[in-house]
Amino acid sequence: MSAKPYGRLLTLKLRIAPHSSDATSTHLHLAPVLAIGNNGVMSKQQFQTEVSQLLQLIVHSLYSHPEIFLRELISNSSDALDKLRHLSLTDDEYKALVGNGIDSPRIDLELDEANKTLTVSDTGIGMNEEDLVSHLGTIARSGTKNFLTQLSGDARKDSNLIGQFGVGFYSAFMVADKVEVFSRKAGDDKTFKWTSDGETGFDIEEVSGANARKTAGTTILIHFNDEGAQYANGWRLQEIVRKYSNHIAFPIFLTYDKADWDAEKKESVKTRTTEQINAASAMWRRSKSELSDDDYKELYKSLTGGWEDPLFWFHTRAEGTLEYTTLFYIPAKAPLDLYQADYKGGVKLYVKRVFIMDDSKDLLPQYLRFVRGIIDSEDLPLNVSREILQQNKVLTSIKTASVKKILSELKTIATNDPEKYSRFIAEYNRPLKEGLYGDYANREMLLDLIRFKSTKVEGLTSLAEVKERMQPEQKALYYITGGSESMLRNSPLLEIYKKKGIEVFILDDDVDEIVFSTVTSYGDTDLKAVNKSSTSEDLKDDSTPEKAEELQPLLDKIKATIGAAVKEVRASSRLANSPSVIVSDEDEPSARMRQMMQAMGQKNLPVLQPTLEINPDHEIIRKLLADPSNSKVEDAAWLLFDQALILEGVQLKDPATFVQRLNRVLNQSI
Ligand SMILES: Nc1ncnc2c1ncn2[C@@H]1O[C@H](COP(=O)(O)OP(=O)(O)OP(=O)(O)O)[C@@H](O)[C@H]1O
Repeated sequence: MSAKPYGRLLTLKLRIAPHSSDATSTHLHLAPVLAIGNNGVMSKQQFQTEVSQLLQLIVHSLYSHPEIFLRELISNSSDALDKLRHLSLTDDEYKALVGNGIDSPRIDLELDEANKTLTVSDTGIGMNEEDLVSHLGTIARSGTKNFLTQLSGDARKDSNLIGQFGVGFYSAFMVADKVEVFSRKAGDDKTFKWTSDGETGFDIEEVSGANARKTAGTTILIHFNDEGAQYANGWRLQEIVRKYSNHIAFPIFLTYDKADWDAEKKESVKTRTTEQINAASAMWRRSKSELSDDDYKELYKSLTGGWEDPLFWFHTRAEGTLEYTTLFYIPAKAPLDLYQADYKGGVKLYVKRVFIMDDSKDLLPQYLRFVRGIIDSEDLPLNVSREILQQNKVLTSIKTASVKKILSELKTIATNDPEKYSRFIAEYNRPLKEGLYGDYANREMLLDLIRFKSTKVEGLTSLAEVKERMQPEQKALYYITGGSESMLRNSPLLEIYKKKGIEVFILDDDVDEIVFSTVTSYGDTDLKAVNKSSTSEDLKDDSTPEKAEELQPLLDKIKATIGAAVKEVRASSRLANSPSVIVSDEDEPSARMRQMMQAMGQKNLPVLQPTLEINPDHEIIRKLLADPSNSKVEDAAWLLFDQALILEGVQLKDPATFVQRLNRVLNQSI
């Protein structure tokens, strides 16, 4: 299969995600002690409008799962630890700071039951004053902004939507009436404090002495509100951490007043205790048999920050020339921002359990950007850089094998569990189609996985099924593109196929024409667009040459009337009920596609010059043949052409003249 030439004309507007993060990883520590003091100038700042909006939503609509605040803060800490670990492995400046400004990687929860406060501390990358303003005062991701505009005010629906996003840091305001963030950026010696009540704005000041952090990292001090008071409880916190953050790769310690039964005193005594409360295991490195569905679901939730279960997952351990583990999840719902340029999702790369980066572009092809999960390799160097990764043979092999694995697992599900597969297709059919455009190696597999509307079935069908249903004399598989479903279903181009009982795929997705113009066969069967001029060759019968000859003088007249607006006027073998239709050449975009390309700002498009086909059996044409007087042919020629353009979804250049002509002909016939 080869790409057809007009692919070159198209700037494919399928989104290309950029790559989110700076790379990431971790380093070493102990929780800082805090007391409040102020030695700097306090600056008062307003939240960006979107932040205020998000806060409103969080506080007023998200009561169903307030406990997730802890998962969100722990996940931010884990990211911050990942980032610092990566820098301290790859950057000499940071390497030198280990033990001297950078502490061992850990997350500490410290509970003060009496004062109803909780601190969440990490020894991660930390934030300076500027970072605090931009990270905790604005929302940079346009996906989140876009999401906010979709909010309906229906609390239930909105909280489902936001569940796909993860509410992040701001979720702390579900349970707090005041949040203080103390942070020191790795490599800096200043600690800044960010304070907010989650209403309109925040204060920032530099702090020193007992308030300053001894090492890099961030401490978040939560003052629980009435709603949050239930979390000022050591057991409850342990329960939440085990539920959501058990498999975070770093140890999480809880310091609290542990109640133990004192047998001697015959009473319960409280002792200030610090203990590790998560497994901190890289769960994906354990064998499948040791893991329950709940383990997989829990890891998924902590990876993605949502609370919906995944649709399914594939866990593989490869041994042999290359050793690696992959754990891929398919989210139940396609993220709302999947088609946004700043979509942040994808797969995380680990090397020997150490986080390296989360850059889906280098780990999986773009069209699989909805896949979440982990690739953990034994063979890559720990200090591998993004640039090296792009050309790294080990990673290329892992990537190739992973794509094959994901696609073949999907195929198994399609065969064994069609109901589940249809839920997958409802969300991800379109990204799979994007794959046809770039992933030539897996094209046949993708063609098997994609589902299509067709003229013969309700719902969706597969290429294999349509191939099964081919008519004995049918020469190829056919599809129609370039408009809405109802427009395509009623297109004159389908008339002959309906008459002959040939099934045609209805491709009404806006990417379809671009993508399928590059796909010319499925297995050993040709795949053809019905609006291409050559396709009608398949439909010709014995009477076609005769009819064409009879029609020729009329065709010449029509061509002479319309002139350069059409490339050619010829007898059609694809029409049954309509008098005319326009088609384009193999290497040209259809008239409607051309209009879309123009709307996208595509420059230097060749002039539209379709071929006009005339139905020799249509009554209008028979009458014109019987009385080919010039005055009638002129109006008829234009009306035949204009109506064909309209049915193709093309806007007429000169609708006023079209209407005048129509009225003239109407007038003559009344
Ligand atoms: N503990 C932390 N250490 C360092 N930076 C942090 C910490 N917590 C938050 N940040 C910074 O603040 C930013 C905003 O955090 P927030 O939780 O709102 O969103 P996010 O983590 O980027 O996205 P999401 O939660 O939707 O996945 C983070 O991207 C990070 O740069």
